[in-house]
Amino acid sequence: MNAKTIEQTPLQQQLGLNGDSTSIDSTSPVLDAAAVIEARRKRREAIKNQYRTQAPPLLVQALGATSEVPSNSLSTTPNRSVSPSPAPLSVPGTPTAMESSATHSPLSNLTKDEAAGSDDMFGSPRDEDEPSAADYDPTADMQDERARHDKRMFKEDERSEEKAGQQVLEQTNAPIETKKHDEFDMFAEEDDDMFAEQPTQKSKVATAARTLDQGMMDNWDDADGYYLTTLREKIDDRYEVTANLGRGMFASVIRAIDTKADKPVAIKIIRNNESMKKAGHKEVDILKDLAANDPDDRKHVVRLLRSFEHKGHLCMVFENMDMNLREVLKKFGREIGLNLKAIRAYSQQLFLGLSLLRKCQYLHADLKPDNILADESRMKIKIADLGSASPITENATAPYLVSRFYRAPEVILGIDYDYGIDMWSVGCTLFELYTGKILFTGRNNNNMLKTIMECRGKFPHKLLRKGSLTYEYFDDLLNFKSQEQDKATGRIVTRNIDIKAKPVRDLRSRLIPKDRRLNEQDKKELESFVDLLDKCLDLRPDKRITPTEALKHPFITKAK
Ligand SMILES: Nc1ncnc2c1ncn2[C@@H]1O[C@H](COP(=O)(O)OP(=O)(O)OP(=O)(O)O)[C@@H](O)[C@H]1O
Repeated sequence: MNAKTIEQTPLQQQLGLNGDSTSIDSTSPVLDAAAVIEARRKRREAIKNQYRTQAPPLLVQALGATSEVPSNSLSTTPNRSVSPSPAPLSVPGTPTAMESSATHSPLSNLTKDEAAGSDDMFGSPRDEDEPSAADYDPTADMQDERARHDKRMFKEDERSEEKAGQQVLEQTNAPIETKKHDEFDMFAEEDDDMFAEQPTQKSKVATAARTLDQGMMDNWDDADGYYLTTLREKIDDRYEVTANLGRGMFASVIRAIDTKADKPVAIKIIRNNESMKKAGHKEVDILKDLAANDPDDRKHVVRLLRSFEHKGHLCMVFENMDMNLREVLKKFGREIGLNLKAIRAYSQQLFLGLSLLRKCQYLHADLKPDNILADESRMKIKIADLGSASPITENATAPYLVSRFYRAPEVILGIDYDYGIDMWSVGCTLFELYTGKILFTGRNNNNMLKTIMECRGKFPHKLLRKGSLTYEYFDDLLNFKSQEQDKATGRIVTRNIDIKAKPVRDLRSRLIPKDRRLNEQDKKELESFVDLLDKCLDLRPDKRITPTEALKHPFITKAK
């Protein structure tokens, strides 16, 4: 980074970030910052080890894995230096500027910093039992869940052939900078699926489909209908491919240089599949409408620049962002989360995004760290992936809507839902960004309700009675029927569980462990954050805080 005076916007000051985005482009300062963070993390880890009990964490025991988290190395970081310098920030209602140091690296200041004496040196002992947010792969998880749901709904209908084809094969033409999904998904649903195919049957179907698909395949698509990009390929005579950013369920995303505008863009290339293309067109329409209602681009929803068709694929050209918030967490807050200043800025931007969605009467229906993108400075975030979004009028019962860990209870229970489902997801996301741990990690909808009640208390009976699916999970007296795996037989059994009125793992204790040393000011701020999350995660959808109310919450407005 150049040793020059750097001007900071109020938000930059508040975050303690410098305004020089070029510092991220040059390799050595990034690595220096990474080395410092890594050294701090190791130091913290060593101190924590001294206080750990001998027994390994429950999750680790359950997985038969070691408690050590692999170190997070920036050396594996894809080169993202093609991104443009971020535009100056202008966030309405930005909290007052805070003391900061322009000499701090932008990256290190997302991390909780024990040197500042404010944030957590020692996680709660209970934290050790909670799955790390950085390691979660929601796409794989959701694919599993949707496949099981489809199976349940449609059994052996015509979709089975298509799905079988989707199970096949790795892409052979290995592109650069591909994000890998973990092969082993520790959070996959394991016990709710009484209709699931046996693995042997599954592999038979897949083998048959592979033979068929390969014969029918166009040479620019893989067997799953993903477009196979090659480096430096020019798409639409305009976009030169520079990197492959990864694959989701509906699309692959590449980075390219727009040779006409001479700037990087991200292009989402929808899979070659009619229903996905249709969903892609719906996403385009929604993004256009949102942009039309936010002409000055102040509401933190990712901008669609244009769309076109290429070799049978719908392509959506987006403004280029740097990485999603799960990746941010992986790099700067693995296991410990991001600092409260970053959380405050991100909260505010998310609420602005939600206020736009609400104004335009859309539900996002898939908010989670993976679908929130940060720019290179990590100061500006945008809500992305409107692929599950829909007008509020299309809110039919859909118990598998929203990625499971971020799914509001009313969705699971079959209660009429509305904008509150996105606020619930934001509540889960903010908890995760602050702690580095996932808030609710149910294996399935039944287990989600259990973990939600352990943290948020019993559901009011009045609410439960509104649910069309309530009696799948509760008996006639509204006692919870927990589905659990019998240790001896391995079979799924249903047990009536007496849920305590008082939560056994409430939000406050998970956010402010007893042994945490905080000064009065920090304690106040953290209390305020707890209060905000409490309101985002109200079990009663109609009582949940709205985006406009959240923007006025003291956690947002009363920064120290
Ligand atoms: N505008 C962008 N700039 C940079 N990266 C992006 C952009 N859009 C998407 N990505 C990257 O691609 C990933 C997948 O994008 P997106 O969620 O829109 O696709 P998807 O197919 O709907 O994924 P999923 O099925 O997992 O929800 C994002 O998490 C992000 O890492």
